[in-house]
Amino acid sequence: MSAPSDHAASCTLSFDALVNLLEQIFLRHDTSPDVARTLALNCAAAERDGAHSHGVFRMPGYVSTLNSGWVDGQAVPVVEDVASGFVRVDAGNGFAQPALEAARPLLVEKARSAGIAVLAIRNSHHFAALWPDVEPFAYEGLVALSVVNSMTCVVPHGADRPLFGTNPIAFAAPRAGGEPIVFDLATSAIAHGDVQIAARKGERLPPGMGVDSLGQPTCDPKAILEGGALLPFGGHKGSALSMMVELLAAALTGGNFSFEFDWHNHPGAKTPWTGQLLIVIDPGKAAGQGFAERSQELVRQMHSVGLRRLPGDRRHRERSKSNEQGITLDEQTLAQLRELAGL
Ligand SMILES: NC(=O)C1=CN([C@@H]2O[C@H](COP(=O)(O)OP(=O)(O)OC[C@H]3O[C@@H](n4cnc5c(N)ncnc54)[C@H](OP(=O)(O)O)[C@@H]3O)[C@@H](O)[C@H]2O)C=CC1
Ligand SMILES: O=C(O)C1=NCCCC1
Repeated sequence: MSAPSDHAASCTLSFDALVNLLEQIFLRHDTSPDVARTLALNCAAAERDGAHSHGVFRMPGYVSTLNSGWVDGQAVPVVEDVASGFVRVDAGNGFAQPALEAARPLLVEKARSAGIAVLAIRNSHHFAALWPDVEPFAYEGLVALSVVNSMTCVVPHGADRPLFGTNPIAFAAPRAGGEPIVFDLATSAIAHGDVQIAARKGERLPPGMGVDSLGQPTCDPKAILEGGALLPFGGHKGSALSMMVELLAAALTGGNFSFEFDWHNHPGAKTPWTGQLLIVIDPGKAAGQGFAERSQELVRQMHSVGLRRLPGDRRHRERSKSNEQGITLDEQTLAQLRELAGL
């Protein structure tokens, strides 16, 4: 499925209507009601916020990976209260978001009582944007940081073959008098989803995103997808962050490293079967009484030196627009979604 284009005939639907449609798709493809609701809300939120690489474009992938049996849509996450500041979840080969939802109340309770709490999710599939996982904590006055590792497709800086995943990092912090400060970025130069979208649209990529099957730099997304690989963002710096994500999301959680499973031959979409780590901090427990005001002061100073766009500003603009005018989808995309829902 493609991101809405300016040229194709389009239609709009409300957030709730999109959630209901996506929920029907998940229910039709062997997920439990809780899992269907959680994933539908997540995917619709990405589409609403213009995060197209992880919005409805992903639905055929969710369906094929469920149909193939690679991921268990009925999995019931097992939450373990392991220490005063530590929660562990075995996602049981299910998606990561229901595992986070199952652990969320305990995680927040621990973060509020101990000042900091860590959530380690293993045996999970994260196929989505990461900001929906952290943003809600900031709305509750908490600071949250999360990392997820994915499947091997990124060449570490200085190496000649792929090893890391696109390994995103997302951060959220409360801000007085404004939306929370949230960023969410792949540690690769470009997300794998955006390479797929560019390939479908027949677009070239900017230089520095990836290499072809011979390890030569290429701007052709198909050459990256067909035997090539991505590069980390920022050379050795993004590479070091990606390495950190492997350690935190896999080694620390008990999940797989990105390279520890072979996704090439399985019949569904490439969902990762890896791990996720979240760190949640109650800033009220630190010296930071007034943390949200300090966040706002930082933003004010950034604006005063000429900054026009904060991370998250574009998403919030898209969100407001979608809330006012509805979510725009190509008619073809809507027809595909309805077909997946059996309508
Ligand atoms: N589940 C998984 O395994 C994976 C998921 N992903 C997801 O892919 C998505 C896309 O990642 P990626 O392509 O790296 O994201 P982008 O490069 O588009 O954006 C990264 C961050 O930078 C902000 N930003 C972008 N441009 C600017 C600018 N000019 N000035 C200020 N801030 C800016 C964005 O805010 P804004 O959103 O407002 O534009 C966002 O918070 C993420 O949601 C990520 O979680 C990626 C890899 C793996
Ligand atoms: O866009 C990406 O990169 C990924 N998204 C979800 C699954 C793993 C990689």
